[in-house]
Amino acid sequence: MKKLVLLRHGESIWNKENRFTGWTDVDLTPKGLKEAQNAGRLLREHGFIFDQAYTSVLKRAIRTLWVTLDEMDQMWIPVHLSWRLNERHYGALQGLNKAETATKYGDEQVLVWRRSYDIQPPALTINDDRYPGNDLRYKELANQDIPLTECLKDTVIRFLPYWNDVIAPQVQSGSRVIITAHGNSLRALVKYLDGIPDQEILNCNIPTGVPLVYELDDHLKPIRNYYLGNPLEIQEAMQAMTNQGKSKI
Ligand SMILES: O=C(O)[C@@H](CO)OP(=O)(O)O
Repeated sequence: MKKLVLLRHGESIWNKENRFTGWTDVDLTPKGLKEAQNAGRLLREHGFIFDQAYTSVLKRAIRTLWVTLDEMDQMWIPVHLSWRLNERHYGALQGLNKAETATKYGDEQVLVWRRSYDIQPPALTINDDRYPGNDLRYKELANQDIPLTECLKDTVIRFLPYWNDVIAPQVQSGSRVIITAHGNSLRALVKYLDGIPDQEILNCNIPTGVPLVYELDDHLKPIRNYYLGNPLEIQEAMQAMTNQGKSKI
């Protein structure tokens, strides 16, 4: 049996301000740092040891990984960064407040933009300051790989090659792996691992800073998965995420 740990970054400044974030490189809040420490503590207390770590090129995920590994005294393990683990690109919604957007366009529309599988939010143009093609960290990317917007399906399509070619072979060969990434890029992986149908992924919300442990068989099919932490607090965090996109709670 193989174990894989997925960890969404701790609370970010834009999580706190309830703004669509996507590829915007915002940092953690003090609460987010605490969540990362807590994740590291839980993993240490449960005896987890990692051989390889994977994260995105966004500082909220990178810093969460650093703090988690620091807490576990495992900062020396190899850390691999890839844009393919980035958050889903939120297009022209990036920077907008989610509740204000719901007041303007309706809760239903915001739910579609946030959680539908294959409907993209409105796109950026390449002249927009938020266009990732002007950011040095993406200079090696082909133009067609630089998103102007993404739905979850697009995120699955760009995440899976990295999973299949890089991470899965490591897990298969016995490496103990932690992936620190984002709400929607992890939903993309969870959808794939658990074979969740397109219509049902809408109900999947991954809370910040809570380790999600997957036990996998030799073919990397999930046997079971579970969060480390207080079940009540995890439920409340999931409900709070759902409420972020509502005009009134
Ligand atoms: O804004 C974002 O990039 C994501 C994650 O924080 O939000 P949501 O949960 O609305 O998809």
